[in-house]
Amino acid sequence: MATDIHRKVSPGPGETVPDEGRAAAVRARGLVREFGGRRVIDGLELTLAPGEFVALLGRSGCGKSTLLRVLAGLDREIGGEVWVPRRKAVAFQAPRLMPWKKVWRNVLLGLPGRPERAVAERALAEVGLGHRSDAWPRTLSGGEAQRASLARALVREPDLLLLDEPFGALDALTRITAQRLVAEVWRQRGCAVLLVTHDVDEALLLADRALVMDEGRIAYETPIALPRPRTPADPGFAELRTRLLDRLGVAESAGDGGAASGSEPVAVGGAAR
Ligand SMILES: Nc1ncnc2c1ncn2[C@@H]1O[C@H](COP(=O)(O)OP(=O)(O)OP(=O)(O)O)[C@@H](O)[C@H]1O
Repeated sequence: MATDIHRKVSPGPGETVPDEGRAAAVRARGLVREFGGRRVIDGLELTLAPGEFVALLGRSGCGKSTLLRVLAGLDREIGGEVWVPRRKAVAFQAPRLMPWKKVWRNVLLGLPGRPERAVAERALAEVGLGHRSDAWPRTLSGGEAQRASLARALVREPDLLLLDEPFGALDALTRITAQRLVAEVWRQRGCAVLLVTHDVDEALLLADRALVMDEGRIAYETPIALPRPRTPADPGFAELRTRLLDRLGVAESAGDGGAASGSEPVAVGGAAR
């Protein structure tokens, strides 16, 4: 990964990026975001290492999507400082495909220059959607549309991939396939990933580290030092799940075995990196 491509989300005139910003895939210091005088993000500190996969958990409304939007550069009304790579991409829970453009044109949407169709085809093949390149978005299944959305993120060759509950609307089986796909893309590409999810098991299956956001800050974090590929049956998995659910203020029901988060006991994560 290039390390000299970071910039502030809200650069001031004549400002330069400090060395500490260059060494990370995300660096936020004292980040603040207010809506109508209410601080949704309140002095947040966050660092992601290049190539690190981090899951961001937290109660509904705690500010996860707001943070992601700031890191994506979609919201610049902030206080404090943020450095992110120039090459970053975001995929949301709703795939947000333009219905009047074929899938491959959607993938290239917003890319600078006049990228060739082959660029879209390569990304679509990477997500297993090469055969739907010429399709209209309305003919895609939910899982296919989500993969098209991921392809649209990947053509940006991101050093930082921001995922806002990308699997939230998928059925359990499609979700597992999509999780495996993201794990594989991350392994192959080596980009940093910040994944917003409500699903504790998903965080534990995929990430190097889990963060819990509360009161506008990162209130808790834990490394997930489990070998890949992972399953919920792995030693240490249940203990981490209990700890995270506890931090989220969710009681785990007896004999739950992961049902609280809807994941199935299958391996996710591909080979170890
Ligand atoms: N544009 C906005 N104007 C006013 N308030 C906003 C705006 N965007 C977000 N908020 C508020 O900020 C808070 C955090 O919202 P955000 O969407 O970041 O939460 P979240 O943690 O992603 O929630 P969820 O898990 O339910 O998706 C909420 O109270 C929300 O109402």
